[in-house]
Amino acid sequence: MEALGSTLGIQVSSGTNITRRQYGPLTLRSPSRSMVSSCYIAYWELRLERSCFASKLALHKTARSMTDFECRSSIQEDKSSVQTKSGSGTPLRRKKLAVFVSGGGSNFRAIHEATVEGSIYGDVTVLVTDKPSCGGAEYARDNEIPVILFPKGKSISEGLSPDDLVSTLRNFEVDFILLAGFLKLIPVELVRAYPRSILNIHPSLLPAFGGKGFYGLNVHKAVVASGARYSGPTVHFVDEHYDTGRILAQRVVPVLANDTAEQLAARVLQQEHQIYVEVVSALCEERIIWREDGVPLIRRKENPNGYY
Ligand SMILES: Nc1nc2c(c(=O)[nH]1)N[C@@H](CN(C=O)c1ccc(C(=O)N[C@@H](CCC(=O)O)C(=O)O)cc1)CN2
Ligand SMILES: NCC(=O)N[C@@H]1O[C@H](COP(=O)([O-])[O-])[C@@H](O)[C@H]1O
Repeated sequence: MEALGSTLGIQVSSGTNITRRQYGPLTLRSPSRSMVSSCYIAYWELRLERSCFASKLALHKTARSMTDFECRSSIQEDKSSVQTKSGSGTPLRRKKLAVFVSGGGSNFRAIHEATVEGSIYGDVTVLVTDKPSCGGAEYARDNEIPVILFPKGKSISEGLSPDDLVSTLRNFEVDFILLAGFLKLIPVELVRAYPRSILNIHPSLLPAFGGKGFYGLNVHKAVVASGARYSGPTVHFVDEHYDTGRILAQRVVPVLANDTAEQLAARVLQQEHQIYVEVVSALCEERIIWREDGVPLIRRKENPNGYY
């Protein structure tokens, strides 16, 4: 039942042809999806028996829909597997996404809505949070997306350990992990298990105003206080430190002379919702390429020879 996501990367050196290199094992699929989902739910309930009743209750609520969801998504996959082709013309597999949140979840909602209306060729199959009552977790439950608690905290006894989190995401057959306002450090076990497959959105133009302590309104307060004339969101790959992973995309937003941190935050957040959907769309369509010097680029959909 173990399934490993495929991670496709294309190594390019400037001016030469792009060669396609696959450096992740292909997804192994069991013969029957319903067998997978029933085994998986049985496995998951077994694990939850030993932990808090509340999260089991939450999972029971979604377990039913998960079976339906599993059938629906397999039909969706059959119907849509020929919808999009990769650069080399081979049919793309619809990607499975895990989203990590700690707060209101507006970026999560923008991404989920984009998967439903079709601009992202993927599905949010699981939500991970350290705050089970946050807005993002509530939205997930309302949309029958399973919610996983991570990390184990002093108050959250039923949270998963890093190794349990990795195996749980493997069981959900997750291809990519999207951090969207998640406020805890992603452990090295997860970073290593999902190479070049974890993205984060940060509300400043990294490397400025990033690192430990730079989250939420703290970032915008620091930007306004610095006198910077521009700010904006950054989408970057995640490594084992806060905000030091490879930058993939940015957008510039003006900082006005009389801006409060809240006004700047709102202006940046509007751009976050757009840039994150654009980047995740490219990720799911395998349009991310890696320059020889390790800088990731996005291949334009309308012009395969254009990058940004
Ligand atoms: N391994 C990584 N983990 C995470 C990254 C990352 O780049 N690599 N990004 C962050 C998101 N983030 C900025 O984009 C960020 C989030 C939180 C903090 C921070 O200082 N957190 C506080 C705790 C806050 C709380 O629990 O309320 C802290 O660690 O003291 C900095 C940057 C997500 N994870
Ligand atoms: N350093 C991490 C960080 O500050 N992330 C920021 O938290 C907010 C979450 O909003 P949301 O929950 O509405 O998506 C977003 O502005 C995101 O950039």
